[in-house]
Amino acid sequence: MSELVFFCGTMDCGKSTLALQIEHNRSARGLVGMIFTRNDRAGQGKLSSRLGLVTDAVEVEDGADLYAHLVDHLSQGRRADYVIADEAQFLDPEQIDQLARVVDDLDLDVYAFGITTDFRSKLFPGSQRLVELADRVEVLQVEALCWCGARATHNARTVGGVMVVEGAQVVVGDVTGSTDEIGYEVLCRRHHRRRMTAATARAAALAPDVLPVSSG
Ligand SMILES: Nc1ncnc2c1ncn2[C@@H]1O[C@H](COP(=O)(O)OP(=O)(O)O)[C@@H](O)[C@H]1O
Ligand SMILES: Cc1cn([C@H]2C[C@H](O)[C@@H](COP(=O)(O)O)O2)c(=O)[nH]c1=O
Repeated sequence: MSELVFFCGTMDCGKSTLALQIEHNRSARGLVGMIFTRNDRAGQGKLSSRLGLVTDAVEVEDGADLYAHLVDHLSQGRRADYVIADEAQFLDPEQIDQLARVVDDLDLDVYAFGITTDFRSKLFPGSQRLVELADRVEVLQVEALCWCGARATHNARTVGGVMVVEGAQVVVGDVTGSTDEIGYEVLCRRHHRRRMTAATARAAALAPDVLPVSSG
């Protein structure tokens, strides 16, 4: 029985690496995957991991019909034994419905990978639809960590290291950007709620009023 599986987690927890591993293991056994992505940091039509691996993929455009794409592909006599969709949070809810139809009507496994929530800890529409439709939702086992050492569960957007809560939902970026640009940092819920990033925690620790006061 084919499945729609949603592999989710914070940024930088290894989702794209797992997508590439699934692709590698299946292609090593002669299976052929249809790989979709959208807005990967490595550029259009790429699925990349921070471990340095990258593969070509079909860039999903606005309004693209993923079910129709698969039907066209198969009708031309070309193969697709399974489907991978990375950066699935950026897909429209309709495109997630199309992926579910690929599972049900074309009998192909679909593995979707994405972050569930945005920098304001609100669900991305595509991720919401995946949670609603997936046969299985798997939270990745490799924990990204907050600066405090706790498991990171939330994605913060930063400017100059300071967490921001205003802006567009979609801004492509990384967790290792230069400090004066828009970047991201993964945090535990406690520090996301307090808007306390590594930089602001460091600054607070160095502030004179928290230095030890001499008794003399
Ligand atoms: N230099 C490194 N050595 C070992 N592991 C690394 C290194 N750089 C990144 N990683 C691993 O790669 C993970 C990020 O993988 P990636 O697939 O790009 O994440 P995601 O797609 O979830 O954003 C990190 O959590 C870490 O485990
Ligand atoms: C939190 C958040 C993230 N993004 C972007 C930033 C990255 O380009 C991707 C996540 O990629 P990763 O492989 O999981 O690291 O999403 C965004 O556009 N908006 C957000 O709120």
